[in-house]
Amino acid sequence: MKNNLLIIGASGHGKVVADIAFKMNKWNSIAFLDDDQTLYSSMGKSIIGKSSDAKTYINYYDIFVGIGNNTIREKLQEELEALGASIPILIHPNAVIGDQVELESGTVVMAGAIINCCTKIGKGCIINTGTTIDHDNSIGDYAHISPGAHLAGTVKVGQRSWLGIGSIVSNNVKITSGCKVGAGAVVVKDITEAGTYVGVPVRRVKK
Ligand SMILES: CC(=O)SCCNC(=O)CCNC(=O)[C@H](O)C(C)(C)COP(=O)(O)OP(=O)(O)OC[C@H]1O[C@@H](n2cnc3c(N)ncnc32)[C@H](O)[C@@H]1OP(=O)(O)O
Repeated sequence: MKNNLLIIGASGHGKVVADIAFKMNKWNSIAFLDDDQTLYSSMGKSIIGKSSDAKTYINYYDIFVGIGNNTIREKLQEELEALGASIPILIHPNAVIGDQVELESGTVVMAGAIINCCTKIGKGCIINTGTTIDHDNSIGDYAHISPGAHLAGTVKVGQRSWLGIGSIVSNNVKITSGCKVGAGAVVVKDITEAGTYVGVPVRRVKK
């Protein structure tokens, strides 16, 4: 761990990430990188370069990718890992994390989220505001569980899948990689093919 934190992405998601990092009170300073060169600060914190500048900071900063798009977040985090960057896990002080929960680098757990015991969360995941993820879940790398989603026990979510705001997944259901599950959707059976799924219960609307 380094004394300073650099967040790639200074817009909506990056700002929430910065707020959480600030509340964790672990870093002497927090700054951003962002590709919008018209911006100089965000959340009162300086923007000190573009995303491609990250390599010049790896000796002095922990680096966290604060970008909501799962594919872009994966690409940037994999590049940082290849450079040997120190990539933290961010957990809001008002999140509840159960016993024997495993979280990997680059994952953020936001305010009000509850992750129950024996769940594994991969790299670069977003566990967004007020989600509940119950016991024995497995959440793949670079997945995003949007605000207010509820996952029952022993749910499996594949890599890069995005569960929309307020979605619900019944116990023992597996959702394969590369899925989008719409806002308010209810998943009661396994989803075995990638695609976009909406409704109650879900149906596939796009491949
Ligand atoms: C802090 C944050 O902000 S985190 C981000 C939280 N944001 C979310 O959770 C957004 C979730 N996104 C959605 O629900 C989107 O609508 C998606 C991803 C499911 C689909 O988006 P798109 O690929 O653009 O699909 P599109 O809008 O063309 O919709 C396809 C069809 O599904 C329907 N549809 C889309 N979303 C939903 C939904 N949530 N529930 C029911 N039907 C839906 C559309 O009406 C459309 O139907 P039609 O073909 O009969 O007109």
